[in-house]
Amino acid sequence: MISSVSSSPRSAHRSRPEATPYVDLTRAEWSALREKTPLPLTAEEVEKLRGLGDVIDLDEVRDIYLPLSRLLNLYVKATDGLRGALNTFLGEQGSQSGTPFVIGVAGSVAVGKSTVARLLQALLSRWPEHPRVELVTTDGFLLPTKELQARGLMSRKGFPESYDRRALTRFVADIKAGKGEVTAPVYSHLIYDIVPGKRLTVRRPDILIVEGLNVLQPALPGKDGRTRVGLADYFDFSVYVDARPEDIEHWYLNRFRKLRETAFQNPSSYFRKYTQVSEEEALDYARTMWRTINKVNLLENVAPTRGRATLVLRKGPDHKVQRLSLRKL
Ligand SMILES: Nc1ncnc2c1ncn2[C@@H]1O[C@H](COP(=O)(O)OP(=O)(O)O)[C@@H](O)[C@H]1O
Ligand SMILES: CC(C)(COP(=O)(O)O)[C@@H](O)C(=O)NCCC(=O)O
Repeated sequence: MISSVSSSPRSAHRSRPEATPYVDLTRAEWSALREKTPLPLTAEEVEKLRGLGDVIDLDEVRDIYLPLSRLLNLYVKATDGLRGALNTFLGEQGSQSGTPFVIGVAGSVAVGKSTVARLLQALLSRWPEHPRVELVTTDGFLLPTKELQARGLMSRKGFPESYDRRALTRFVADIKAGKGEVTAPVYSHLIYDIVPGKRLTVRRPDILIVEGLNVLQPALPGKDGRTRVGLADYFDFSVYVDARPEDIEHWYLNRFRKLRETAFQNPSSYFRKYTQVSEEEALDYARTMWRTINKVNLLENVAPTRGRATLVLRKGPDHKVQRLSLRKL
């Protein structure tokens, strides 16, 4: 049975459980919804997903991400209907067409945000109502290394203050406003910096997925103390990818170990020095990065935004989603 309330052990009113804006579902309850999902995956599509280069268990795709793509498809259509109602109300004064549906994907470094976002992009683009799905990561809005150094922020990379948050919000606002071509800077994990002169261009997608650590952060108040419009105000739906910090640390170290054998070997790689030392030494460095930067950011800035998401995916140690909380109010 799907429970729509969670009981509070602290509550004095045992018979009156505390209301929550979320409906909590187990993996089994969620995956049962798959039966109602049209568009099962074809063999060809399964091959295409494999070609994305991620380690994705196909049962996981069928049980978790396929029903999610169906839910999102329903949201896109319902949101279109609402916009139609607004256009009717406003008449010529403010009516707008072709507004993309914007999805935010949040969570810690190494929790699997990029994998979830790429999977959603592939699954959502199969629907005839929204074939053009663009994915952008917020790392393009990190301040360049020179600027981070000047501000003493090199060991705060990924913290909210290490981004040009205004430019990021403006970028999404412009896409949402239906601008024909919107560009963003590009970050390279190879050089660990913004690539000088390189831009990516987004052209009127049906759906925009914005993936990053801090996408659910509330906006900072303006200098006059007034509330500003923040990035998350442009989201039509958001997903928070959640897991135990100990599991995420394990995934972070595993990814570092794999990258040391592959991408770090490139002579231009910022991390090439870790291919020249023993694996143990390299992993000690990665562990320090995790404990002093990424874990601190997770606990101080990222996890506190979980309660703002429309959907929370809670992963177990094997990356499989065990529980889901979907906002119903
Ligand atoms: N569903 C999954 N199954 C197996 N491994 C996964 C899954 N999702 C992510 N991973 C692995 O976990 C690590 C972190 O995932 P990634 O998507 O790069 O995280 P993020 O974008 O949050 O930093 C990577 O090594 C990735 O291959
Ligand atoms: C580039 C990142 C800040 C993540 O950026 P995001 O796309 O989430 O904005 C992160 O992956 C990173 O490099 N953190 C710095 C510490 C480290 O190298 O682990």
